[in-house]
Amino acid sequence: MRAASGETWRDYTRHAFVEGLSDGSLPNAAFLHYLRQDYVFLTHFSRAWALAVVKAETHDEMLVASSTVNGLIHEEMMLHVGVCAEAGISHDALAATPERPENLAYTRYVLEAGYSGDFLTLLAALAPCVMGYAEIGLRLKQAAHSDTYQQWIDTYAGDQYQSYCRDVGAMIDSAVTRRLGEGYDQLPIWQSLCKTFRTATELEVKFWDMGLTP
Ligand SMILES: Cc1ncc(C[n+]2csc(CCO)c2C)c(N)n1
Repeated sequence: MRAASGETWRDYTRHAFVEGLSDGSLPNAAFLHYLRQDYVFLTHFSRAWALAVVKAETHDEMLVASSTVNGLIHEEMMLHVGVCAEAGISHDALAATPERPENLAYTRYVLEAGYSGDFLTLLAALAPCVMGYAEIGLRLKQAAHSDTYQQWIDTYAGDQYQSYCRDVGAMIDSAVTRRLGEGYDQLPIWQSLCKTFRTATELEVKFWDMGLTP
């Protein structure tokens, strides 16, 4: 799916916002604005992963999807609450953040994939977010020449997140072969799944663009 998304994947993982996290040149106001929008984003993303629990067919699929819901609500969102609190933004203020249209477009696109589509369509819409941040985190860990955004980088480069991503990847692989068989990439549905993945990747690019304009 990543190979089929072409240049879009690079636009996402090498975005100017990401390079600003890497060299520390990203203004703090842009980072806090991004975190506030991301808190709202994660609220909807938790709902989308909860839909994955509903649409799962095996215990393993349910385990991965429900752990994600748990991790999102108990860890990733709380990380945003903590960083914002240190910057003087209360939890109430964070929750009241007005949602930017780019944010709304992305999350509702993913939720719509979950409401109308099957499990694989939903996973194709969810995958760029999970995998992209793992790739970005790892690259920045090796390349970063500033520690300004070290905590953010460490979260996604850390063993816990990297190993979680491997579990999601293995679950997606087996979900695909379970439903479509070994020759999955010869089927028309595969093109449609790749298109969903690519659109979600484009929406990640727009999310970074939005992050640069507080
Ligand atoms: C815009 C945006 N895209 C991706 C992530 C990363 N992310 C979102 S949900 C999740 C856990 C599993 O799906 C992770 C790592 C983010 N925070 N914000």
